[in-house]
Amino acid sequence: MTVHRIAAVQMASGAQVAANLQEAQRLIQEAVENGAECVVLPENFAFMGANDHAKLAIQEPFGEGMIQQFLAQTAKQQGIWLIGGTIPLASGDPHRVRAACLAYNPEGICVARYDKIHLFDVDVGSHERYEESQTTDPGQEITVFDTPFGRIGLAICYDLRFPELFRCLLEQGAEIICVPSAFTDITGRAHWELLTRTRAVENLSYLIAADQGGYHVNGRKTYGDSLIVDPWGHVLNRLFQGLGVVTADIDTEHQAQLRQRFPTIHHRKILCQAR
Ligand SMILES: O=C(O)CNC(=O)[C@H](CS)NC(=O)CCC(=O)C(=O)O
Repeated sequence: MTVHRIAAVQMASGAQVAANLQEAQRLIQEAVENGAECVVLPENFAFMGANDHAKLAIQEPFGEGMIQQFLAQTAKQQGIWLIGGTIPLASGDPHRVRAACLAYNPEGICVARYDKIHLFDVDVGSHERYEESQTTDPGQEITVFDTPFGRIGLAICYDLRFPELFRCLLEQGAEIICVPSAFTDITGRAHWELLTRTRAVENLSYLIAADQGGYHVNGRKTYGDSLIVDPWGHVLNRLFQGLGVVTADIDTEHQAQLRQRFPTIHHRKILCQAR
């Protein structure tokens, strides 16, 4: 069997961890009822507080804490692969956390961890400035891991703007790239579909983007439009705003044939060395 159903969950997370986990639980259940074998949660699914520093209070050591327990238990109870958006993990620096994406197998074992590498330090408009690096310590390593339905690479939100990261994931054999996100409304309108479809096409990969999509207690609005893109750049399914689940069937046999028939990823030349 080369066809597998994957789901992206869209949320509008708030400042109550327990309430966010309950909502995530409900949406994961809905995805499983729709036949999903793998579910991807958005960035910051368990917590979006009143300001950037608030997450420091709910950070967990890697391998301990209620959010990681929730992810492990849910993966096991539902018998699914669960890609846990991002959660704040302790970094060793008391003022900064790692924005970590943890992946669990159907036994509830954490099999992969990716810490967001590119941090969102930008001016989005006159009233919207982000300085993620003030409260987040950047990751240093790319992450890929194997599942029965293909090799998964991980990237997070602002990482979408850095094609060299995705090339590294491709080099490491990625076939499906999961991108938990919390895109801003302004930049999402301008670039979200463009970036997600481009990263899929240029790497002939499936791309599963689970986004935050609603209003948050910090007064911000996130873009939403969680979507699943196939290696030809076709959007298989999407959800523009609000809470919900996006499912689609991925077919790695079809992908392997496409990569042979239309071999752009084999026609690459090394034109400059990475810094
Ligand atoms: O806004 C929040 O509170 C939650 N957002 C996040 O946690 C992160 C870091 S601030 N957002 C992004 O990376 C947006 C990237 C983006 O929007 C782009 O690249 O255009």
